[in-house]
Amino acid sequence: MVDAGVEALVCEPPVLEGRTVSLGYAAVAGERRLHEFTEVVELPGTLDHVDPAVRDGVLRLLSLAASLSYAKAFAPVPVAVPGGVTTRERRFLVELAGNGLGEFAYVNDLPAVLDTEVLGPELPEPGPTAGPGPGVPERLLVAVGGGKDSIVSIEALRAAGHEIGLFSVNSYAPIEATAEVAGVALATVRRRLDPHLFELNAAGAPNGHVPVTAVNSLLAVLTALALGHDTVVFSNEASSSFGNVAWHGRTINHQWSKGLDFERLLRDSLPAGAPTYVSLLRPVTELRIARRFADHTAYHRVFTSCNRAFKLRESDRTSWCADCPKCQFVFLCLAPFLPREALLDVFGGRDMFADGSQLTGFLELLGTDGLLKPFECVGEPDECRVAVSLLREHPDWRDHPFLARPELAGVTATAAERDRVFAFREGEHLLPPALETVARAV
Ligand SMILES: CC(=O)N[C@H]1[C@@H](OP(=O)(O)OP(=O)(O)OC[C@H]2O[C@@H](n3ccc(=O)[nH]c3=O)[C@H](O)[C@@H]2O)O[C@H](CO)[C@@H](O)[C@@H]1O[C@H](C)C(=O)N[C@@H](C)C(=O)N[C@@H](CCC(=O)O)C(=O)O
Ligand SMILES: Nc1ncnc2c1ncn2[C@@H]1O[C@H](COP(=O)(O)OP(=O)(O)OP(=O)(O)O)[C@@H](O)[C@H]1O
Repeated sequence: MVDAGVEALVCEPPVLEGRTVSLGYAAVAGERRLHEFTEVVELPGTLDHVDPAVRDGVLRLLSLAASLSYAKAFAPVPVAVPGGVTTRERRFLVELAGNGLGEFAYVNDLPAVLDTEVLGPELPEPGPTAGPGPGVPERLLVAVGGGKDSIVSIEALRAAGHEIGLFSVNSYAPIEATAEVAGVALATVRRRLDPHLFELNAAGAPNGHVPVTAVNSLLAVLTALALGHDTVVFSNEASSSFGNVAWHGRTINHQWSKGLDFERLLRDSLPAGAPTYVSLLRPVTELRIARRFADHTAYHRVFTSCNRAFKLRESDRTSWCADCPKCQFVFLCLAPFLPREALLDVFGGRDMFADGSQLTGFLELLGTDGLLKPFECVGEPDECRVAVSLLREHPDWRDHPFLARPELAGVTATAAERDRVFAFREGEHLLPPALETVARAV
């Protein structure tokens, strides 16, 4: 069993040596260090030329964000930063832990995690934050997840004539293949969690989801600094800001660090001089993204949205499993925009609508009978209902027995509901004008 006596997870100052960042943590009881961890990050370029105030400010945020992987193993515990934190840093971590660990808290029934404390002396603020940035992006670093969303961003930015580079955390086949099809250089950060964490997990430590996009975002900001990009572009969509379930006075959202609140929080926390951080697809829904992605046929054979393709251990990875909420969602949302054969090609010839064991999953996505929206990167029930209504008019799908099932009898969408799902969300984004124009074309 894992020690029950851990009183805090101590976050050490991050150490930068060449291109390597070491993030140190210790689980402590009083003066005793019961467990020590070092997470190691290899950057694709050096930070030697970067203003130390900016570089250190971003490294400190990274070390706070990454601490949650280890803190969760002893939850609920405070995170202690003996060297001190600024008000902004404290707020960053309190918000990130309280919301980004929401699913973990819910699944493990540990509501105290929602109020994780950050201990440590108060440091003076070093200066203003990066805020909205200069507004005219010139060299963009596009984070690639291997799925449809980042591909839509790559192609939209390219069509608008922007200069882009690509970025990934660790190497995955769909990400590398995406970069190859795009014909754009990919800068990769290597991130290695401390293996002792996995030993603790195997021994029964509390485990669950972490706000991984927060860590990926900070790694992208560091990479942009190293390689001279002024803007970091993520492809987080409107739907990611909506949660799964209300619990202990909070909305628990699997995708919290993909949402608009996190985007705002990070921009308000990054030091002035850091690259601008934006999410290009923020004002559009997953269904609108899927409609655009259907046009990018060159990528249809290489992309994978199924999260099982992105496990840390290579031997655990599969491509499309055709048996999870993400596969169900992408199958449903691409179907209205592709010929049947083209969709089945993506899924290795499998027709998920014909597989009766997937029905409950589809009904969860549709929000029927108060079923819980799955803890996965999936869109809103409204989008799924619009997808079903479009399938009822699609020549390749309208006669499919799936649509005739009694459980789907009432599933439809009015013209107004369709318009709402495909509408550009005015004002619900943080894009500078040049990128807002790009997003409108998606
Ligand atoms: C690939 C995946 O979906 N993993 C989730 C899964 O973990 P699993 O054990 O099946 O595999 P691994 O990812 O290889 O993780 C091994 C252990 O390591 C822990 N861990 C991993 C990354 C990290 O930063 N810190 C960690 O402590 C992890 O807990 C495992 O014990 O189930 C886990 C529990 O629910 C999930 O936390 C794993 O999710 C990964 C962190 C992950 O990268 N997931 C993304 C595909 C993902 O879910 N993205 C969200 C964005 C959510 C956000 O707010 O950022 C999305 O697309 O919606
Ligand atoms: N390993 C990674 N490295 C860098 N960025 C990533 C990584 N995984 C995800 N991202 C970023 O986070 C965003 C959200 O991830 P998500 O998995 O939802 O998107 P996706 O892979 O582009 O598309 P899909 O929704 O089809 O999976 C991505 O669009 C990308 O910007």
